[in-house]
Amino acid sequence: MSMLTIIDFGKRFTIHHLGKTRQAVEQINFSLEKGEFIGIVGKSGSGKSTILKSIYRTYLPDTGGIFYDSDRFGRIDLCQASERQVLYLRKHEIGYVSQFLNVMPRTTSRQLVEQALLEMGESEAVARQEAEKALTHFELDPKLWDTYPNTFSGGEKLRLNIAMATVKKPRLLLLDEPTASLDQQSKLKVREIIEKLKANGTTLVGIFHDIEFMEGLCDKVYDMKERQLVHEVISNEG
Ligand SMILES: Nc1ncnc2c1ncn2[C@@H]1O[C@H](COP(=O)(O)OP(=O)(O)OP(=O)(O)O)[C@@H](O)[C@H]1O
Repeated sequence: MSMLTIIDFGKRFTIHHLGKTRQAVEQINFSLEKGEFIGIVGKSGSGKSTILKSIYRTYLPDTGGIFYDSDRFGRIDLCQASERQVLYLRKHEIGYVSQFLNVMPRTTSRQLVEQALLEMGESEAVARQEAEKALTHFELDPKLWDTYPNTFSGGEKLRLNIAMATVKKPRLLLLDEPTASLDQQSKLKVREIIEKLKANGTTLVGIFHDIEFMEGLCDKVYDMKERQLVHEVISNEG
């Protein structure tokens, strides 16, 4: 059975002050097996983030279904899942990394990574040890571990975001331009962790502008055109 199957998914937004609606994406269909990595490319505003945010249920889809094979709930339609189920899945099974850090205020970067592990039921000792490993791996300067991330640079925020999401070893990881503000060395670190997660069975959907970064990493790459996903642009199959 596939890990994620998206069938005829569509999302419209209402622009209240104009009294209009805008179809952001329509008739999206794709499916991923466990451990597969699908990349999505396409021009700005074509609807890539809308797809990812709908899988994560930041947006509630209007049409179609997003079927996820959950460890806890079995096959579940993320369009229909309850808030309680969505919260559980975000804590335990589905990770999301974007360029933006949206976290609890007055919490240090070390506490944020530890918190991600404690939520999953890890002990304090394990959480502390694993958090340090993750922060070290993504080369967040130890001087920043016990400070609040609101003053971090774009790249530092992104590396913390990636550490928080990947330390949980999620079953499904959604990456919304996770390399956007990173230098070459940090990009390689992200690549390394993606390869490790993939080898351990994590299923991934990622948006990238950097086609070079995707090469050899994604199993399929789809191009987003006119609100729909079209032809595969790179494939490692065969
Ligand atoms: N919350 C929202 N309310 C209204 N319109 C939205 C909302 N989110 C996205 N849109 C619109 O939906 C369309 C698709 O946006 P989306 O962010 O998915 O594009 P994208 O391909 O990810 O773009 P980018 O590469 O620039 O991040 C755009 O026209 C955008 O303005």
